[in-house]
Amino acid sequence: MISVEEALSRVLALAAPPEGETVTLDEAAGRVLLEPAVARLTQPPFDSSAMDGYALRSDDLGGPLRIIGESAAGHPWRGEAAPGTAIRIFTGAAVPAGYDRVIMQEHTSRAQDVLTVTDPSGGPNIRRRGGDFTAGDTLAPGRRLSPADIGLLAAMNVPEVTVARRPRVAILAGGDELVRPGTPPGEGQIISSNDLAIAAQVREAGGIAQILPIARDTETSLHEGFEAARGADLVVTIGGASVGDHDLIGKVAADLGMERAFYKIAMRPGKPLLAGRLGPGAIIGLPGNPVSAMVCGTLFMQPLIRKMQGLEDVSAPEKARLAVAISPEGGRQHYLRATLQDGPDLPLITPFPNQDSARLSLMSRADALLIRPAGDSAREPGEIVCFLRLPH
Ligand SMILES: Nc1nc2c(c(=O)[nH]1)N[C@H]1C(S)=C(S)[C@@H](COP(=O)(O)OP(=O)(O)OC[C@H]3O[C@@H](n4cnc5c(N)ncnc54)[C@H](O)[C@@H]3O)O[C@H]1N2
Ligand code: MOO
Repeated sequence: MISVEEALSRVLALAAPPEGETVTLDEAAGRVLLEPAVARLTQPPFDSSAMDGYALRSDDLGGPLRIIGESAAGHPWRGEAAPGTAIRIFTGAAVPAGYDRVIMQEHTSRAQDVLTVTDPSGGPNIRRRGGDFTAGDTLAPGRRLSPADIGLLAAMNVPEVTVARRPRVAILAGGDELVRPGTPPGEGQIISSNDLAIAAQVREAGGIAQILPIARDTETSLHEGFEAARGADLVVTIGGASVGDHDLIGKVAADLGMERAFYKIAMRPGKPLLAGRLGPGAIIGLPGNPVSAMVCGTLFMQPLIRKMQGLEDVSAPEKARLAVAISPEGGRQHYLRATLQDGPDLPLITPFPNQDSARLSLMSRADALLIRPAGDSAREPGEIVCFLRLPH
């Protein structure tokens, strides 16, 4: 069995280079920018007022001032800033050359066209031309576009961007016991939860998830499932990965020409993970136990989907202090479902006493996966351990 680290590097090697597509800004949020976006203008394009009030010259602060004009957003004033004068000005309006200060109106008194400054404290209240960005400035590629990025790109007058095409991920759950949520299960049947959870992880990582009809435990049914997955960048199977008589994924995928990257890793949960190349795309075979499937989804599938979009941001483990004692570890690297609390220096981490890889209720409550190396010795409360934060 290979290590988790080795398995991850083999999984990431399955990613083809990202393909670009052009989208308008209203479709670009959450997408990964592939080419630099270049500002087409300078922002602000002119010195602009940060307040509603009066623009004047600092030299004239002491005396009464004659109000000779008005500058509003979209309606600049075109006169000259003569000594002893001020103009009425509004937030966002151009500050005419010569005036170097805007006094907010609450700090003035006005009688007809005569202005007196009652409180000269406070800054100039002028946003300088180019204070935000300058024409030619770039937003660098290799980032997932946030709502703030979309606003920035719009302000840069960039209406379209080149982003990575979202990987298409076909999800094939298999098992004679599985029925869809909402169906009353018959004897021996359970609800198929994994394909929906894994589809949600696919979308979280930026992929397009296609949930295929549930395959039955026959080679014919699995062949039909793989046929339906044709054209996907990644096929994710769930279940049927272990050694039982009905665990057929490895065989069927091999019959279809899968080039195996590995099968089985020294990890708990998730030992029977399978990965490889299948035609032009990739395949990951997740174990059927619901928690095992999700942990492998977090550790391997999501990083692969991100890499397919040009992101290599494998999440880094953080440090916490144990809140409880834990017993010695077995021969596989263990990812324990755990909760986090605030601690005096580091967070405090408490693994659930029961780590059964079928318990979705605990996975749903978990804040983190506590990482224990294979063969780790018993640990006492207060000792420092590593964990991966789970998204909430
Ligand atoms: N003799 C051995 N038995 C098992 C071993 C082993 O090494 N030797 N490994 C165990 C481990 S570890 C895991 S993990 C599981 C993985 O088994 P499979 O990938 O073959 O999964 P299944 O047998 O198909 O299902 C396991 C379990 O999960 C339920 N399941 C499956 N699909 C779904 C779904 N879409 N939604 C909800 N639940 C699902 C299924 O009903 C089973 O209860 O093998 C161990 N056995
Ligand atoms: O590895 Mo299994 O995934 O322990 O439940």
